[in-house]
Amino acid sequence: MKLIMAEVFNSWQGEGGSVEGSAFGRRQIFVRFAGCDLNCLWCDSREYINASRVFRWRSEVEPFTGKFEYRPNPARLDEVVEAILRLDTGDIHSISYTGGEPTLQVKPLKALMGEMKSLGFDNFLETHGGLPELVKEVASVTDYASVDIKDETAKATEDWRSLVLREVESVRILKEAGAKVYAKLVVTSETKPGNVRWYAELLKGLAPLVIQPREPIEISQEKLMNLYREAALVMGRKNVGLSFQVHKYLNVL
Ligand SMILES: C[S@@+](CC[C@H](N)C(=O)[O-])C[C@H]1O[C@@H](n2cnc3c(N)ncnc32)[C@H](O)[C@@H]1O
Ligand SMILES: Nc1nc2[nH]cc(C(=O)O)c2c(=O)[nH]1
Ligand code: SF4
Ligand SMILES: [Mg+2]
Repeated sequence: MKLIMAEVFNSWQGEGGSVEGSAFGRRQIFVRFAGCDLNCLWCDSREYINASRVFRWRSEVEPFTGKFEYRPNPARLDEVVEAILRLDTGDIHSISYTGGEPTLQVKPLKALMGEMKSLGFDNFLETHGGLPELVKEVASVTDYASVDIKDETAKATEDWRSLVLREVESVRILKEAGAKVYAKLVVTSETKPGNVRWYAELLKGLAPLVIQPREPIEISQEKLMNLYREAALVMGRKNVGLSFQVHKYLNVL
């Protein structure tokens, strides 16, 4: 089975804050898939959006060394498993599947997640959740999931409202399958409080929400706290948190 990969590395999970289902600060092996069907204005993995231009993938030779080995795409499933196992430092909380958008390659993704479970690892899915029919395929092998709710200011797609509804549907599917799931909302100085209220109403009683400022941060602390309050007033004070991309401040992958 073949996959279009971007990279495999070992790091700390830098996002997710302290809400239930978050793996913030946990050691993970990250498996980044190439290719995405959305186009968020601020995407920090932009070089991997167009899978047909990702000719090779890299895997860390040893954690935190910054030394990589490069291989051509498409990758074989067994090559990816081998790259993951080589980075097993014995303290791995879970394997993070990210991208790009991992669910776009749902067949090899499911096979890889199944294989890692059979090897004794937990699976952490990082997804935009815009394709609930694909999320459904991997829900049974997902232990943790971080599902983005794309704010209007991300300009991820033309029909933003229907994207949000599909993302919330993915949250529901993952939760019903027994995964620990939270939603992540990247906000900017242009994010509308009314939109945050809408996301909060959709998520209320379903999953907690972390609010993550777009990097590099341009939103004021006052605006960030106002958006936090909007969400917490709808969802309940225990169900909202902040998340920052801490790995960027630590200068790790
Ligand atoms: C690159 S995405 C890949 C997974 C999936 N496509 C998604 O968007 O959820 C991984 C995470 O990084 C976040 N992210 C990407 N660029 C960012 C930025 N400039 N500032 C803050 N968060 C960002 C995304 O919102 C998402 O939660
Ligand atoms: N350390 C670290 N934490 C992360 N959390 C989510 C990431 C991602 O790009 O999906 C990411 C990443 O790329 N690195
Ligand atoms: S959905 Fe994720 S990978 Fe795709 S453009 Fe947005 S942030 Fe980047
Ligand atoms: Mg990242």
